[in-house]
Amino acid sequence: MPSFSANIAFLFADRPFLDRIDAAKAAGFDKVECHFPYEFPIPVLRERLARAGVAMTGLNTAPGDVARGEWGLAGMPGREADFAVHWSDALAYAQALGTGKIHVMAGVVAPEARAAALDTYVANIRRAAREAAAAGVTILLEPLNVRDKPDYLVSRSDEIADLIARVGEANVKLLFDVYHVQIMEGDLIRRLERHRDVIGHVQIAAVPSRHEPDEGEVAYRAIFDALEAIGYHEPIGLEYRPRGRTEDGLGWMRALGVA
Ligand SMILES: O=C(O)[C@@H](O)C(=O)CO
Ligand SMILES: [Mg+2]
Repeated sequence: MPSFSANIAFLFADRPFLDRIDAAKAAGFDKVECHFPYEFPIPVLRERLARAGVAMTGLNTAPGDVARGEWGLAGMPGREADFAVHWSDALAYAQALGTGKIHVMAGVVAPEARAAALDTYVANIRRAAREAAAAGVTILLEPLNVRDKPDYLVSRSDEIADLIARVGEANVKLLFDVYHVQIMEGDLIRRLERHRDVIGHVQIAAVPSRHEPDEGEVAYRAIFDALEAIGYHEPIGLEYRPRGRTEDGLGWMRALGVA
């Protein structure tokens, strides 16, 4: 039976961020993941998680200046110093909160600048991975679909797998977000099988709506079976935008036989 972590960037989003931790627990989740926790001091987060009895299993490096179109800095030539600050913040939060996985955000880059950006990305990830290893943390690299994030540096799982080989550090893994992979590449079950050794986390949502995973073009019951078959037993991240109140939409779990 698969287990799940509630991504509180999207789930329970009708209430303040810290209250989403309690809401997740009340709905039956003892693991949450998030995108950007940085507006909250570490002691506040630690206290809220401990009080709720919830573990924070994953977080992202900061996005940078979102208003200017930034979405991560790891693959931005010339921004190495800013990335280093984002990275050390992420690692500090992860270590203090007991979070084992950090998604390192690549960045939005014009097509003609991609080759240089990928060199920067690989160098930044390699450096970060060595520090992460000493802290027992896994780095996740996630391809984002170009419909939602045009010009994101990495948009395909196959390319991420090649980049992971290029980085050459064992604690750098693929974040296989089924929503993005279906939009960009499809052939989901074969791709899960092919990338099984480098998959470090999985997230799900319906395609194309990004709502609860009980509608649209992906047969999630078959995806759960495929994950079981490849030996993926970590919590699956619920990173969907609920159709209404999160609690009212959780019936998909029973319908798909995972509750
Ligand atoms: O799929 C996503 O968008 C997220 O997993 C994320 O980390 C931010 O882009
Ligand atoms: Mg995702």
